[in-house]
Amino acid sequence: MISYRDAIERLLAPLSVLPSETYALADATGRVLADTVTSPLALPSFDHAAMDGYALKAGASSRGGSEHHVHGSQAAGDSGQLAGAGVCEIMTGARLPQGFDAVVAVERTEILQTRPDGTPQRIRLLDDIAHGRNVRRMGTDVPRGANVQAGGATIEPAQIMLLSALGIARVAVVRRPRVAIICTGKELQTGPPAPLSDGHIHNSNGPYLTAALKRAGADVVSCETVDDTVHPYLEALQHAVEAGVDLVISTGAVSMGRYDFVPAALRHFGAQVLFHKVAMRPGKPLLAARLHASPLVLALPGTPMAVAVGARFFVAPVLRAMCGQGSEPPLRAVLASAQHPKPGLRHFLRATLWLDDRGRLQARAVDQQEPFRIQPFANADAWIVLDEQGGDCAAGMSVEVASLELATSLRISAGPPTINP
Ligand SMILES: Nc1nc2c(c(=O)[nH]1)N[C@H]1C(S)=C(S)[C@@H](COP(=O)(O)OP(=O)(O)OC[C@H]3O[C@@H](n4cnc5c(N)ncnc54)[C@H](O)[C@@H]3O)O[C@H]1N2
Ligand code: MOO
Repeated sequence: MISYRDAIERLLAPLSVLPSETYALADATGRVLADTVTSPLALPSFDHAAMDGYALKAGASSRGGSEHHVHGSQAAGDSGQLAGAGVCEIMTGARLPQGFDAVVAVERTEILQTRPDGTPQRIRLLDDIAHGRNVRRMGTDVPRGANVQAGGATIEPAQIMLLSALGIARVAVVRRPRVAIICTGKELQTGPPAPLSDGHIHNSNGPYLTAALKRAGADVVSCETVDDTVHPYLEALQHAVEAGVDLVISTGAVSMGRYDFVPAALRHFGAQVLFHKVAMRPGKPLLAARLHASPLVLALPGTPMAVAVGARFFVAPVLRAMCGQGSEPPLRAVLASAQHPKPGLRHFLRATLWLDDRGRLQARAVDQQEPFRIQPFANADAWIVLDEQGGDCAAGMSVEVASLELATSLRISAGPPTINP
């Protein structure tokens, strides 16, 4: 049995970043930048006023109490002009006339005289005005030619704001990873919605994986359900290969039962098995293989929490590697209740997270951790990850935590869970 770390290393080693494609920025939200973006402009792209007021040249003549003639007016959108004598009325965002170096806010002046059209003609400064006051200098946000976003960054609304300000209308993004899902099990009810037949269950792994993968930015090209025999599974694999997918995820039939045919079927298909069985709980019987033509196959055990662990801790790193993103930075919280994990296994526990009255993130494992239970998963905020060698964990120690789903941030509850007596 392989350790989680070695399994991930083996899984990611042969992966390369997927090719890029060009998109209009407006359609690229949630996509991953293929290359570093360099700024074609300085931001601000010209010195401009931070306040509505008067532009002037700071110095001995700009002391509090000094009086000045107002010549001209400069609004946002006006082209540059040369500084004249006196001061110039200026609006927030307007280009600073060349030769001026400060702006006094209108409320820090007194109007002494107005013109017949009501515009100010002569003003008095209420305070001393220093060089650079209320001026936003060209290039102080982004210098021209600077690397503004690294390849591998996800384009969120904040990146859209930055790239739009830089006038970047099209971006190279990594192609979405293409994924096929195959759910095995003759107990899975197929066909139009109907009451369950005897011994049958609804397929929950397929819809879960589809939703989780789409949320993580993958292109789910198919989700097939097959029974417990080899041929339909091989046919589904063949469809996935023909569709040119990057990753096949199957669920079920990888354990020790009479009908657990997936390991043999993959070998029959010519797949190279990278590992089978990982020292972890839940999800131990997980298998990874590489098909000769290229797609990677992750055969997850069918039990719902084994699927959730497979998606969060195996599929997520694979998708990140395919998109040129490094490993996730580890997050930590204070363990709120002691744990006694089985030595030698990495444990993934569903947990509630909240901030205590000192602002520390607390994590309590939910009471019911059996891998068939879906209800506690749907109520959980996050995973607690306990190391293979960590031994018993006392309440109060620091533990690793991870968001519940792929490519989402930590969810935090309003307070500690209410514990049933
Ligand atoms: N003798 C042993 N038996 C088992 C072992 C073992 O080491 N020795 N390991 C157990 C562990 S751990 C797991 S996990 C399961 C994994 O079994 P399989 O991958 O072969 O999965 P199945 O038997 O096909 O299904 C397990 C369970 O999940 C339900 N299931 C399957 N697919 C779906 C689906 N699409 N939606 C909802 N639920 C699904 C299925 O009905 C079973 O109840 O093996 C243990 N056994
Ligand atoms: O790994 Mo399994 O999900 O414990 O039953």
